[in-house]
Amino acid sequence: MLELKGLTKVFGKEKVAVNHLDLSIEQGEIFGFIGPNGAGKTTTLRMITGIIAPSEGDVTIGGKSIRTDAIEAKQQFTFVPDQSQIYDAIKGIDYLNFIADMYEVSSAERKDRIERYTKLFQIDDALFQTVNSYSHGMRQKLMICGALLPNPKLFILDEPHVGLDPHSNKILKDLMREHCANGGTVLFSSHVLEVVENLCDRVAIIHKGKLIACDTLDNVKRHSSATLEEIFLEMTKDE
Ligand SMILES: Nc1ncnc2c1ncn2[C@@H]1O[C@H](COP(=O)(O)OP(=O)(O)OP(=O)(O)O)[C@@H](O)[C@H]1O
Repeated sequence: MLELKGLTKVFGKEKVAVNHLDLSIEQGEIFGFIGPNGAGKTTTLRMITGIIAPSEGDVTIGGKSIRTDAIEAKQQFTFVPDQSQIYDAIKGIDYLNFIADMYEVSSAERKDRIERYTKLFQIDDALFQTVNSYSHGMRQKLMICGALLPNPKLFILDEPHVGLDPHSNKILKDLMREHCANGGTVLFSSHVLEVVENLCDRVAIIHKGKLIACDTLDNVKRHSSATLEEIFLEMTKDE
């Protein structure tokens, strides 16, 4: 579903944020991308989604290159960034309808899905208010609802669990599982190791821009009695 080949980002002359990343994510997987602050997670997700161009390497989504077949590649995923990027003066409902228009979601499907997702995340009552009256968490939930609306083949989220209350986190986890059970694929980054541990089929650990582990959780933990947190801290500690 998603392939990264030699993906590299150098900022300025010498800041290597992401260093020759090779990764393959299969359809139906929930894939967790973990690493300490500054490891390169957001930069990688921004290259995958075509927001910034790689310095080297490529990303293919469903076989389509984000560099050379950008439109076909972008039609296959939606992205929830780590910070709200919704225009403040728009109403919640108008934002969702805009997304549904862009992805050509039929009227019947959009009505059902908007109702279902916004009720689950308890923002249905706020849909006719402008986004500038939303809390941080409400904006994040609106972006998540928008990203689920087109039922994307690949659902990508950057640190989605930060800023969500426990109820909303549970809903999001359930929706991620449901998405994969229905043939979709989920990729998300996180610091919250507990979330990764309970949710993901496979994890990749990135440190200083390099991939230092990529496997099922069982395999990452196979040769150790340590918790994922202890393994993570050991792998990413500074020499
Ligand atoms: N636009 C930029 N210009 C220069 N350096 C950048 C830029 N964006 C990111 N970096 C650097 O690249 C490295 C990776 O940053 P990135 O935001 O990808 O990390 P991250 O793993 O998402 O971190 P966090 O968990 O703290 O959000 C950091 O050292 C950061 O300072």
